[in-house]
Amino acid sequence: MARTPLMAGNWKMNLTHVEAVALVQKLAWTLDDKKHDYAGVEVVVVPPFTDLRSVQTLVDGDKLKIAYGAQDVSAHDAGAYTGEVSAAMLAKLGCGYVVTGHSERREYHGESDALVNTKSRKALDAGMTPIVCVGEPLEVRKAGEQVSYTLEQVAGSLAGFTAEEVAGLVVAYEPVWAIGTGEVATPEDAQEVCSAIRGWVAENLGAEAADAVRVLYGGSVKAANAAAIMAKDDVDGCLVGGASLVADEFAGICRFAELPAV
Ligand SMILES: O=C[C@H](O)COP(=O)(O)O
Repeated sequence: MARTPLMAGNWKMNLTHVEAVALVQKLAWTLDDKKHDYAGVEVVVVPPFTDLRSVQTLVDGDKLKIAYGAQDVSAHDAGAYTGEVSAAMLAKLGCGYVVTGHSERREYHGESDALVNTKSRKALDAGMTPIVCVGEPLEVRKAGEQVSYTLEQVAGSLAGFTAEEVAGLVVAYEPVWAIGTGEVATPEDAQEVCSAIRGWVAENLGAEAADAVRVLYGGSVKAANAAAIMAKDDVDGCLVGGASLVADEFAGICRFAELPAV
């Protein structure tokens, strides 16, 4: 089964709603200006909550071929949870995706696999696609235990999901030591863990789900290194941080198919 490549730009805590409109507008023009049809690639931006309504208005108004999503979601449906944002609120804003379990939330907010599982379930039940983040810290990589560590996160974060549900969601492998460091994983490193994630799905949920689930790589992806990573069989796209804040760079990543996989 051919999986549609997915390039998602996680803006993290950057850009006001005014700056967000400018970036999405420039991204749309940049993607289209060479008349290169990027229909074959799903392009998603993941802005801060405060920017979502403005991005929705622009995307809907100009009928842009750009989807958008949120960087987190509450584990609750509604009520006395100060500062949180519910899945229903995000769905109402037209979010197609929700990033769950990003390593920065696991680290700074103590998010466990169980909490990531609950949040991913809330997103799915509200009709949005979770992008479930997993990945090992440097000390685990140095010990050569990245596969077992990451698969443990996958098992905990996807607990209770049916084969059909997993087939429709996204898992993002983001080695923590590659995030924001400029030290991108080698395509072989990415392939090793992304194929192990697909193998786990096959073993636990069947071949159909394994063939359908999209597995992304994230961690210092740039236009210069995207094609080599995307050339790997089990990498279906990228979750991009810093480079997604620059329209030309992120557009270059989305157009990876036109770049040499050196
Ligand atoms: O969500 C994105 C990842 O954390 C990667 O961020 P980065 O591209 O800035 O390394």
